[in-house]
Amino acid sequence: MSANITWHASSISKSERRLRNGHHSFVIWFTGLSGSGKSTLANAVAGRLFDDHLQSYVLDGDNIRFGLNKDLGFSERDRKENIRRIGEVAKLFVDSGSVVLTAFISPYKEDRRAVRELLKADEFIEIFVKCSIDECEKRDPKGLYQKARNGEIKAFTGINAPYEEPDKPEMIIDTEHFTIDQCVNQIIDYLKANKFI
Ligand SMILES: Nc1ncnc2c1ncn2[C@@H]1O[C@H](COP(=O)(O)OS(=O)(=O)O)[C@@H](OP(=O)(O)O)[C@H]1O
Ligand SMILES: Nc1ncnc2c1ncn2[C@@H]1O[C@H](COP(=O)(O)OP(=O)(O)O)[C@@H](O)[C@H]1O
Repeated sequence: MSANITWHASSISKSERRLRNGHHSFVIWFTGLSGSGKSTLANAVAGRLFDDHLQSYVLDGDNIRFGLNKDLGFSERDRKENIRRIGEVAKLFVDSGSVVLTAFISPYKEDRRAVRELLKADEFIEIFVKCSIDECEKRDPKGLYQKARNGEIKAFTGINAPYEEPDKPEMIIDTEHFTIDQCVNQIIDYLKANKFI
């Protein structure tokens, strides 16, 4: 922690921003293997929220690694730092009154729990995007499983790096047995039923 720093309270509060936007602000945290459908679902849900005039923003693993986190690789240490920073960014978005949808593998339980603890109970929804490694490998949208099998990627999640499934996520979305539309509807229904939107 740096020395000689002081916290400045914002002149506009989170509740004032929520009131102006006309909706709650919170994080929808998608976690799952590469190719499980995190980005697809985050973007599709964001599209539905946009159509309903809600302020929302998607933070996506690949994109964030082009900028903010371009100094990080895929060692355990770097993945942890990746998720720590995204947790802090997500919290800022919540403070700004937005719904933030994150699409990171976030393989470690401990890191996801740390993000949960940054936020209030009604500000964090963890969604486990469930899909078997076989199906993810069959989809292989970026050809990365093939590369990992060929030994071109050393620590690839699910092949030779761990993925820890959540014990008690708010939602489990099974992308192997439901279509994209069905999955999006399940998420929107959950948000409505629990008064998030
Ligand atoms: N070694 C290795 N393991 C897993 N994934 C890899 C790796 N190298 C590159 N990629 C690509 O990076 C995306 C995952 O980045 P994340 O920031 O979500 O990963 S993590 O949460 O820090 O584990 C991941 O994107 P998704 O497929 O969208 O999950 C891959 O495209
Ligand atoms: N029910 C589903 N939900 C999400 N994606 C699905 C589903 N069924 C098939 N897919 C396909 O699986 C792939 C998932 O890729 P992507 O969203 O990039 O995954 P991730 O972000 O987890 O790496 C896409 O090609 C998508 O069209």
